[in-house]
Amino acid sequence: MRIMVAMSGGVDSSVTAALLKEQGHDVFGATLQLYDARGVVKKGSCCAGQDIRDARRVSDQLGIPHYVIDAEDRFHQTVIDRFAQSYTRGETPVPCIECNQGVKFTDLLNMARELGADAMATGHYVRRIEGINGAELHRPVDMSRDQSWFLFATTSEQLEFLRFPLGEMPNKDVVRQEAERFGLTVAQKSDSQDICFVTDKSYVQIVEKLSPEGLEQGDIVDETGAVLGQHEGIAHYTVGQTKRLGNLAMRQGDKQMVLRIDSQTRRIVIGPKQDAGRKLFYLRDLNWLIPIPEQDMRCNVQIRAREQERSATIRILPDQRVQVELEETGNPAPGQACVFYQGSRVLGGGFITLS
Ligand SMILES: Nc1ncnc2c1ncn2[C@@H]1O[C@H](COP(=O)(O)OP(=O)(O)OP(=O)(O)O)[C@@H](O)[C@H]1O
Repeated sequence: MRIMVAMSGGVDSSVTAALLKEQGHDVFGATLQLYDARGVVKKGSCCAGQDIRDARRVSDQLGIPHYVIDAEDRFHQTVIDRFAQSYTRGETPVPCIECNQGVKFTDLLNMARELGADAMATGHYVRRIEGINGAELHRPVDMSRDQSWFLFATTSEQLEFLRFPLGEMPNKDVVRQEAERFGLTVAQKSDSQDICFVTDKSYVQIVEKLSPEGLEQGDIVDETGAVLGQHEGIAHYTVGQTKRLGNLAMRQGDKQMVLRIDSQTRRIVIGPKQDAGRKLFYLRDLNWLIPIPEQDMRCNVQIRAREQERSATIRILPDQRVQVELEETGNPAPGQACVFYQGSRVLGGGFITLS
């Protein structure tokens, strides 16, 4: 099989390429240059110079062709701009989902087809299992590396074309041992961080530059609308957050939490943590990896990147909106993903809205 490997210059995608080559496939590599030359992203971040050189060196070691694709503009428009804008809507974005879906699984995948590939492989930790009705997306063997939540928006059509060999790996130590076995120069390279283009602090600089409204002062209010204090911008807050509330963190003996963010009025609504939480919320931009259910569907859902699954009912409303009803209250945050699971299998998911 002719397979294009999406190579980030890290150990995971390098081992992916080496394993597929060893299995006898006709492998070639491709790296997206995502580095932003316009200065909003920290220098030396993901997929800039060194990572591209690493991917090239690994390809040379394996004796496979390697292409570099300039995706800077596309990455900026579909990932970084949207990331900044969604903070100003009072949401908490997940840029990796948009990057996977738009840049990696649309642009790169199209390029793979153009270059005559039969499949595209990545170093993501998920499993693709051939089911009776086509390819299924599953959590990986190594749950500590699970990336299925970040890949829920992968369409069935894309999934048919994708391969994720590392989904079967028992743990990262084994992946590094494989890298050593192949003599790859990146065997001990450190893991990439959560969001490749920001650190905890630098996201504020991005919002400041691209969507400064997110950093304008506003009121902190209680549920009755009474003004309790001021904040330095809604971009600093997420629904469910207890930090950054200063002397409002405790009121009348109760720990306080962000209940809602109103981007129109720039108000942050807080209230006692123990009474907070909700069972009902809605989803936009759904992706289904099964036929759309005609009746209420009971399944497990995961509503944050690193959170346990919880039981829920998914309901398609008469106006076609999708409602999720959690069995026990949770703190769904607008902009985050709600992914549906049955056992290890991803059934679909969408982005959270509260109304
Ligand atoms: N710039 C890029 N160009 C091509 N493919 C990429 C790029 N960045 C990431 N990928 C692909 O997406 C996969 C998952 O990316 P992620 O950022 O989660 O990296 P990772 O798990 O640290 O993997 P790696 O060790 O390969 O960097 C990578 O293994 C690779 O296949």
